[in-house]
Amino acid sequence: MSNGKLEELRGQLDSVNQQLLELLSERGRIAQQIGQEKEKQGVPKYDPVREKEMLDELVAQNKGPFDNETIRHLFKQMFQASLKLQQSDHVKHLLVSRKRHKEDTIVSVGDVAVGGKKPILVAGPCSVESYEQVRKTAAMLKASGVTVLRGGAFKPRTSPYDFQGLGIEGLQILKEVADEFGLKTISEIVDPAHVELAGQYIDVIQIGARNMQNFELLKAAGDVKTPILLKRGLAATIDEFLHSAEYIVSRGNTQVMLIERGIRTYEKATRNTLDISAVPILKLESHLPVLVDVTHSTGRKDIMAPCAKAAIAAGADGVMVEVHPDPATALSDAAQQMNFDEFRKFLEEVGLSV
Ligand SMILES: O=C(O)C(=O)C[C@]1(C(=O)O)C=C[C@@H](O)C=C1
Repeated sequence: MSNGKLEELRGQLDSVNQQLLELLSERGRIAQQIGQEKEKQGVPKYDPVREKEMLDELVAQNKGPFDNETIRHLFKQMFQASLKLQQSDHVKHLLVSRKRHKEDTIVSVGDVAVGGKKPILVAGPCSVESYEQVRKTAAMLKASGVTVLRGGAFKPRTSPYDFQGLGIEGLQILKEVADEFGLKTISEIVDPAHVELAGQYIDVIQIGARNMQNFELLKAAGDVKTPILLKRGLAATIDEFLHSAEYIVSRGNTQVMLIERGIRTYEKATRNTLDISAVPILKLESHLPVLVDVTHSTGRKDIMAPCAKAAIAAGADGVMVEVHPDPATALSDAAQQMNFDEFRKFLEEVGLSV
């Protein structure tokens, strides 16, 4: 082929590329409008039936030179790109999205600011077992400078035969001890009927991983003013996590903190896989404070300090760990809770000035 001919054909391709680009952009804009319409109607964005119909129609009209498989592949790519456009447009509209609210949300837990410049440390036993156990822990935490005490009173356990928690009595113990030492408290609530009542006893309501998509609980949490600590579900995507937070914020409770607690993968070396990349992604996508639960994500005391350091380095606004006066006798998660000496060592190693 002479050089002149090659140039001419390339010129033709350049012009087709231009037309394709214009058509693709036009297609993208229409897909965006379809996405907005679907949003209004509450219809799912992904529509495999519609995609199949379009592909079948295109293949039926295909006269070559591309074979049918190639045509299917090329158009499928376009559908996926359009779907992505629809979804990212949607995320832009979420109240929890940074696109809606540029500045970091700072959640005030009494005089403790979460989401400010200084990362916080939340510590305490997995379960509230007795007044003495909580009091001993609180005294040690106070002496170490920790301001937020955690303790589970309602325990959603895998087995119904495992310790289920002390319930309201556990919340009362937390309040009594926290009042004595001037600490703030976090505890999980599992029943929408307890959400309002919980505000009388604790400073932050935790919604646990297993309840991240318990929508009635999320709605109840959105109807109160108590700050909420929302845990990422065991197998929840970041998008699902943010949508759960949206349930709360959209009902008026803007005081929401997110906490990464490890996700379920094939890896057995840790209890769950700490998704450290979720921290910067959540910070980019959302204005809500992001914490990391290093105890549940790793389930291993020997790597808790490096994981906590990684969390802070990745931009986390806080770290949560479990500590128990006598982990060997703990009624839940005995293996992963630190004793007091281990906790003090952890604090020193992580260098969190609490
Ligand atoms: O037709 C629709 O319902 C669309 O949302 C558009 C579109 C497309 O790009 O063609 C995008 C995503 C759906 O999975 C199906 C099709």
